[in-house]
Amino acid sequence: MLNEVSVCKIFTFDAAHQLIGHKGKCSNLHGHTYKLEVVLKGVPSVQEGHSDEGFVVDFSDIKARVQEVLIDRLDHAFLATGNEPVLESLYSSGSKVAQLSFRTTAENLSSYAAYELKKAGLPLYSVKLWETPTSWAEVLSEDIPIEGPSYRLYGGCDCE
Ligand SMILES: Nc1nc2c(c(=O)[nH]1)N=C([C@H](O)[C@H](O)COP(=O)(O)OP(=O)(O)OP(=O)(O)O)CN2
Ligand SMILES: [Zn+2]
Repeated sequence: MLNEVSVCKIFTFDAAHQLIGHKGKCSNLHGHTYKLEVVLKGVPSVQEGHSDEGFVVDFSDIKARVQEVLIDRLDHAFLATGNEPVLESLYSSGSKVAQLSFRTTAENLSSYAAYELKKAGLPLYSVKLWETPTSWAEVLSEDIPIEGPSYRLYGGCDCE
């Protein structure tokens, strides 16, 4: 039997956010150059003579898909929970806002990224999101429930 192999493609995007209620400096509106490591896992193709022979997924196809599913939405956007005072003026001035509706921590953003990539049909193994050069959060695909990540949605109900 052929063995599985992991492949990784790395992306960066720039975005702003604000952690309302944070005890420190992250309660201010600020930005990051996020780094996203997308790891896919599978058995390399054995289609003889095919463009994809020996590939789990062509790196260029991973790039196009992740760009479409995630990066285009998040890059140069304000990552919004929904409770930020600045939101109204961003909307009225036509600034780019990604209305995520969860607290935009590295943990929640990595879970969101993993869920979206799984939904897009990629054979996802894990996602690691670097928020700063010294801080990251990682989530394994197998830990994302079918119904979606378990973060609290802003405006939603915490009750069961
Ligand atoms: N567990 C988490 N803690 C913090 C998060 C987070 O998403 N998850 N986010 C923040 C801030 O948004 C921001 O990223 C600050 O992080 P921090 O690592 O403290 O940033 P620094 O610029 O101080 O990084 P250094 O490399 O240590 O200079 C806060 N906490
Ligand atoms: Zn931050």
